[in-house]
Amino acid sequence: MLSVRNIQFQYSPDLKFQIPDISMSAGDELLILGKSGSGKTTILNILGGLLKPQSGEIILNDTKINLLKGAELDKFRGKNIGIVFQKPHILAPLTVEENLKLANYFVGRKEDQNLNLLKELGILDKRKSKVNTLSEGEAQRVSIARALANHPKLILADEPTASLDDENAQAVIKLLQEQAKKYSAALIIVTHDQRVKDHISNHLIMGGLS
Ligand SMILES: Nc1ncnc2c1ncn2[C@@H]1O[C@H](COP(=O)(O)OP(=O)(O)OP(=O)(O)O)[C@@H](O)[C@H]1O
Repeated sequence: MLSVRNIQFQYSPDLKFQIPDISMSAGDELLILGKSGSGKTTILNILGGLLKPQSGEIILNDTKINLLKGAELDKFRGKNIGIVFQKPHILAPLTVEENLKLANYFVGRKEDQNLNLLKELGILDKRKSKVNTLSEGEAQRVSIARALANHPKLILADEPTASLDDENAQAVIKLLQEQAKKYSAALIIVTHDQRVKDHISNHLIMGGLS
């Protein structure tokens, strides 16, 4: 379902990363751990098609993501990959509901499950609220809802628990796991938060620079 092989990536000749091969099936979960600066966000961006590796391949359900570009890549990503960014990428002046509709609109999807999703994430009562009026935890759940709005086959989450207390950190991991299971998506979380280790058994440690 997801196969990542022989990836070579460098920002510059003295900033090269060792990217491990990854193989995942639908419903699998993977935690990528590593200290600050080891390249966790970098690998996540490569997997999400936001950064192009110099060589190697990333195959998601028979599509070689590394060969796509421009509008084709944007559309494929919008439909198949849900990214929960470290800092929420949601449009603050829009309402919660409008943010989700926009995600649907970009890939030509009929919005049929948005209210359900907001309910499952515990923010249905905030659907008419502008995102810039929400608490940090609520905004983060909107960011998760937005990433899941098109029922992606691959969910990538960058430090989703970074600014959360223990209770909320656990709740967010559980939400991501439940949503991934529901849609048979592969779930990859990158973090330096050791608390997440107890909830996902499959780990990969980023070795940092090569
Ligand atoms: N666009 C870029 N150009 C050049 N260097 C970059 C770029 N983006 C990141 N880097 C460098 O690459 C290294 C890895 O960055 P990255 O954000 O992937 O690390 P990380 O493991 O996610 O760190 P953190 O846990 O602190 O978020 C860092 O040294 C960073 O300064």
